[in-house]
Amino acid sequence: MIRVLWNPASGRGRGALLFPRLRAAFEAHGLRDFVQSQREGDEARLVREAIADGVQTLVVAGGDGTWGKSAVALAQAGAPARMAFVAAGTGNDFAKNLRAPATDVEAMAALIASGGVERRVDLGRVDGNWFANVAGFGFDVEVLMATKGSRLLRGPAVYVAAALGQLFSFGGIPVRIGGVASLFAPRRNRLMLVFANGKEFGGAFKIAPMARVDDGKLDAVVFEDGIKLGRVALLARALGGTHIGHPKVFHKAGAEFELEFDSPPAYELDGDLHLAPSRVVTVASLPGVLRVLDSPT
Ligand SMILES: Nc1ncnc2c1ncn2[C@@H]1O[C@H](COP(=O)(O)OP(=O)(O)OP(=O)(O)O)[C@@H](O)[C@H]1O
Repeated sequence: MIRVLWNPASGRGRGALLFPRLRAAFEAHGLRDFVQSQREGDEARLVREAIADGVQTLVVAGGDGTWGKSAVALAQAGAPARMAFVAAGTGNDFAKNLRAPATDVEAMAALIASGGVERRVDLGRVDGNWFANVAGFGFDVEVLMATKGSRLLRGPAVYVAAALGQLFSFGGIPVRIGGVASLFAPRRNRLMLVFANGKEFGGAFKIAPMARVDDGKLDAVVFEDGIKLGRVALLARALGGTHIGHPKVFHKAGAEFELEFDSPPAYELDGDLHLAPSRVVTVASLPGVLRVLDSPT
């Protein structure tokens, strides 16, 4: 049994605009089971209902927020159902780690109808909160707060514009990082810490080009703070993925990291803001917990 869960609000309304084409593409293959999320956070309820109804493949049409919440709910349910990704959001980053053509609705409908292949992929967690694509601390959180205020832009421009706006005002975040030997740096002011399961985030940034969603690890990418003009150059490099190797950027893959902040930090998971309950935070990979439908090649 195949069901399509779609978010009309993803992509700032792109989900709703895409729906007639989505429906036509799936109906062409005899797939007629559609449910719409009604509000933010509705995904967990809809995933539970899908499992109770015997859904084996849950197609989720949205962006990273919808995908992340659905993936977490599906993985936590422990049911043998698998998830397929159709892009209708702003960044749509997680699906860039799969072979299936998430941005091509007609091709996805054909692939899903044919069954595709099943893969196991990792998720991640910050303390007890799970995520699919990335967890971010520091500058990333400031950027996300700024994007919530931007209503004029669409697509990756939302993040790039917000990032530029925050570049000169953000003061950095003091943190000590443990868990992987080469990152045992003393407590230092950092611009940003990203723990990447997938390769890209923000729709435009190749934050961890070497990351794989099925390696049982997260890729920690830590930007040391520096002069404000240096931030611009670093951010520009992150668009192309060439920040890795820069002397102010540390990269290390690992299964678990322990972070010690001065006070409980705010962080973002797949574009959603959270506040840690304590100033010591654990970030870890959850190997192979999600089944996904992918292309054979
Ligand atoms: N009916 C709804 N009305 C408003 N928000 C919804 C609704 N259904 C789901 N949501 C929420 O909309 C948010 C944004 O969706 P999503 O992340 O998929 O799109 P996006 O932000 O445009 O894309 P991306 O995260 O790839 O940049 C999610 O947090 C989701 O929980």
